[in-house]
Amino acid sequence: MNKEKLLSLLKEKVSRQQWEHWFIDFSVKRIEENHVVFEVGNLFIKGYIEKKFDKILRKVVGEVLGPGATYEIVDAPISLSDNSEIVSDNVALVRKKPVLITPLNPKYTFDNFVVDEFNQFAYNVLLEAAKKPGTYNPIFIHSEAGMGKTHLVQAYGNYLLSNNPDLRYAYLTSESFMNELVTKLKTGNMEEFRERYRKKIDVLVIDDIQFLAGKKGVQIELFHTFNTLYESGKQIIVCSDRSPKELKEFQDRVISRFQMGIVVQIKTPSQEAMYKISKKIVDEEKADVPDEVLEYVARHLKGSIRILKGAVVKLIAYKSMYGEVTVSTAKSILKDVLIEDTRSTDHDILDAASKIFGVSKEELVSNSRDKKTAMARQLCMYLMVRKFGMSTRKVGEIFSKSHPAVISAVKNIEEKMQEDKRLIGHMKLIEIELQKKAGNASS
Ligand SMILES: Nc1ncnc2c1ncn2[C@@H]1O[C@H](COP(=O)(O)OP(=O)(O)OP(=O)(O)O)[C@@H](O)[C@H]1O
Repeated sequence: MNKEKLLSLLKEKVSRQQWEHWFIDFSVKRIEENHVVFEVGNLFIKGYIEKKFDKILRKVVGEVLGPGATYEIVDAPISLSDNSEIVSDNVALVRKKPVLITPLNPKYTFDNFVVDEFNQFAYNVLLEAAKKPGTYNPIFIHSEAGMGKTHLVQAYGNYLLSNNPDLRYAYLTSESFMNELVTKLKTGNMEEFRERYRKKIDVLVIDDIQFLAGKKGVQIELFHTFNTLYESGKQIIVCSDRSPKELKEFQDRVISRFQMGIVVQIKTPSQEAMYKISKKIVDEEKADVPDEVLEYVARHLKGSIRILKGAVVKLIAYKSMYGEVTVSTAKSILKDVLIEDTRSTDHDILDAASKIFGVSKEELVSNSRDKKTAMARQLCMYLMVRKFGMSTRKVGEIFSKSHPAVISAVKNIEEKMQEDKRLIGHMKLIEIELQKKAGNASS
């Protein structure tokens, strides 16, 4: 009874997509007083669920079994099929095919990974390693959270598996490695643990290695696992939120193993790269979000690519619901993840336009009907409204114009830009001025 309750409650708390993707073969193996043992198809899914759904699972077991209830996830026992290949071992018969098969997320590919200066090296190394296995071993890849490590190592896995479906690829977090080690130690099954991690895999990817700081016993086990795999020519990839040198409370010998192959870093993406990624996300979703909105978000987002992805998805959803999305919508629906424009944008735009058109700021906000001045004024209005999301009312106040007059000025520029290349050129120059100013202000 409680078993069904646990699963139905869990199903309510995750999205349909998550349920279908990650929980399709998730089951309750047993309940021991206030401890639940869940079972899942393989180690990769186990690692992923532990990492991403821990909070929800704790909540669910707490709600069904009472406060303080705990859980663990075990992966399903290996099933040996009759036609699987025997690869030898003197402790037990180890068959090759059904072991640790990792269903990688097929969405993570090299093709849909946007490459720019910040991640070019990491991409090259992983692609090379996929094309010529053994080129680099181990590979240590580090970056801040949400910058594409998992995407890259899964793209690597997908590439390898497409050429060799029997490949035994294991992805797990260092935390699941530790949890499993502790369980096997308690139950006296260390042989089984070593068997699995030292002999039954071709590629071992360990994520979030920094979690093992200060955990000496686990580090020792990892060290030996590492040596055995390395000596038998198996590929090891370690992901971390910092470089090997910055890993505190790690044994020197473990760190030196990490440094033995190649260490690559995914750096902080530029605004241009963030824009390219947002564009890719929109294209992949076959959606349509105006460039100026994506540019604004890329320029003002605080945080990782994961956060950018969430923001773009929100914009796409908004567009599909309301038919239109503008910079000012983005400002309001994404305010938690966008840095506010602290600089007084209107003054900056007037300064830049005054410089580019050779018209004083006073003239720009005056009623002068001089052709050049009027054009520069309308361009300023357009930039303020369309690119900086300022309200037409506020822009009206700056130029002492009515609300409809501002709207008509913006429309006029929009139309003119279709045919007048010089106008586009002027606008670009103003934007370059603004970027220069923003760069100076932040440095
Ligand atoms: N260069 C890129 N091109 C396209 N999408 C990317 C890129 N980098 C990251 N992403 C996307 O951003 C999201 C977060 O990336 P990912 O999970 O790989 O980050 P991570 O570095 O492994 O994070 P964590 O350290 O938290 O595990 C994913 O959805 C991924 O597809």
